[in-house]
Amino acid sequence: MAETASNTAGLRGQSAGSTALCTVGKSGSGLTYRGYDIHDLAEHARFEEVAYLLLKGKLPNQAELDAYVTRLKGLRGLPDALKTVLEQIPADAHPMDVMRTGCSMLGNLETEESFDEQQDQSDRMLAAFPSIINYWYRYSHDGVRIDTETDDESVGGHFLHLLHGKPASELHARVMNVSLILYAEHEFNASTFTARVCASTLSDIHSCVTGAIGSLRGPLHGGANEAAMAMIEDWQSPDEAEREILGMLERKEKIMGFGHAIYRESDPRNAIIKHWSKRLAEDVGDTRLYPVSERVEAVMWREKKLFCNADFFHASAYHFMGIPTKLFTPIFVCSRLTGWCAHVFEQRENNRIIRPSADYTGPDKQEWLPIEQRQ
Ligand SMILES: CC(=O)SCCNC(=O)CCNC(=O)[C@H](O)C(C)(C)COP(=O)(O)OP(=O)(O)OC[C@H]1O[C@@H](n2cnc3c(N)ncnc32)[C@H](O)[C@@H]1OP(=O)(O)O
Ligand SMILES: O=C([O-])CC(=O)C(=O)O
Repeated sequence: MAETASNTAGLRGQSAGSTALCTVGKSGSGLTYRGYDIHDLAEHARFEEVAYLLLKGKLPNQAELDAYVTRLKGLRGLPDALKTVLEQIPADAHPMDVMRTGCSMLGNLETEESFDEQQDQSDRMLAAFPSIINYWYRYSHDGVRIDTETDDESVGGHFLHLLHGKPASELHARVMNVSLILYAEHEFNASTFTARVCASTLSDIHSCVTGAIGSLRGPLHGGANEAAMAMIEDWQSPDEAEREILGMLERKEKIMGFGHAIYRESDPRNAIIKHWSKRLAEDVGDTRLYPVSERVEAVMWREKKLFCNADFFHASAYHFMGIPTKLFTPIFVCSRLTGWCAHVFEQRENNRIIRPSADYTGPDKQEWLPIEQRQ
C-alpha cells in the first residue's frame, strides 16, 4: 500500500498555476491587487474602482468610473422568475444557500452563451447579488417585496439600503466600501481555486461562481466571519472572553477568525478593518463587543502566536452596522465575486484543464467476489 504524503495535504506551499491578479504574503505579509497595495486601495479607492481594476485590468479614469457606476446601477433589477424562486426559499434557510441558488437561477435565465459575454455577465452579478440576497431576506423576514433598483452610488450603499430600508449613513457606506475592497481578491484561496477548476473545464461563468459560493460557505473560509460572531456575541466582558478562549484552546478547538493558510505573521487586512470596527464601536457606544474582541486577539497572540485574519474584526464591524450575522458571508460573496470572475477570465485566457494527480493509499489489487460470497 502506498504511504500518505502528508506534506502535500491541502496543496500547501505548492504553486498550482500563475496569476497577474494578486500577491498574498509574498514578503512576509504583503497584499496587492494588480500591483496596488491593499493599504492604498482601502484608503483611497472606491470598491467600484477596485472591481474595475480586477475585471477590466486597469484603474479607471474618472469618466470610465462614472460610466461604470451608472452601468452597475442599471443592472440591479431582478427578473420576475428569479424573484419567484427567492420567495419559495424559507426564512430559516442559510443565506449562503440562497446566494448559491440565486446565482444558479440567474444563470438559467441569463445564460452565458459565449465567453465574449464574460464581462457583461460579471457586471450583472456584481450589481444583482446584493439585490438577490436582500430581496429574499426582506421577503422571508419582513414579508415585503422590495424594489431593488435604488439610486445608491455604491455597491455597499445599495446593500445596506435594501437591508435597512433607508439609505446608509456616510460612516456605514464608508465602512462597507472598505470591507468590500478588503475581501475582493486573494489569489488561489479555496473558493477562487474552485472557480478556476470549474473554468478550466470550459464551463459557464455562473457554474464557476456557484461552485465558488459553495466553497466560501464553510467556516474554515468565508464562513469564519459569521462563526467568529457566534463565538463572541454572548461574552459579557474581556475577562469572560479570556476564560472561554483558554478553555477552547485547552480542548483543542479552532478559534474562528484566527490563523491563515499563507500569512505567517499577520493579515494586513486586519489592522484596517479593526480600525473601522473601533470607529463603529464609538459610534454605537459599544463598551462590550469591541473590548471582548481586542482581548481575544491579545490572548490568541500571547498563547498561540496566532493573529486575526480578515474575518475576525469584520464580525464586530458588521454587527455594529446592524447587519444580521447570517448575512455576513453573503457580503463576502458580493465582494469576492470580482476576484472569482477575474480569475475565470485569466484561466480562460491560457487554459489547460486542471487535473492534478493523487497518491494512492487504498488496498492492493483485490480478487473480484461474486455478491453472494461477500460478508
Ligand atoms: C477569509 C478567509 O478565508 S481567512 C480564513 C478564515 N478561517 C478561519 O478563521 C478558521 C480558523 N482558522 C483555521 O482553521 C486555519 O488557520 C486555516 C484554515 C485558516 C488555515 O489552516 P492551516 O493552513 O492548516 O493552518 P496552519 O498550518 O497555519 O496551522 C498551524 C497550527 O495552528 C493551529 N491553528 C491554526 N489556526 C487555528 C485557529 N484558528 N485556532 C486554533 N488553532 C489553530 C492548527 O491546528 C495547527 O496546529 P497543529 O500543528 O497542532 O495541527
Ligand atoms: O487566502 C485564503 O486562503 C483565504 C482567503 O480567501 C482570504 O484570506 O481572503
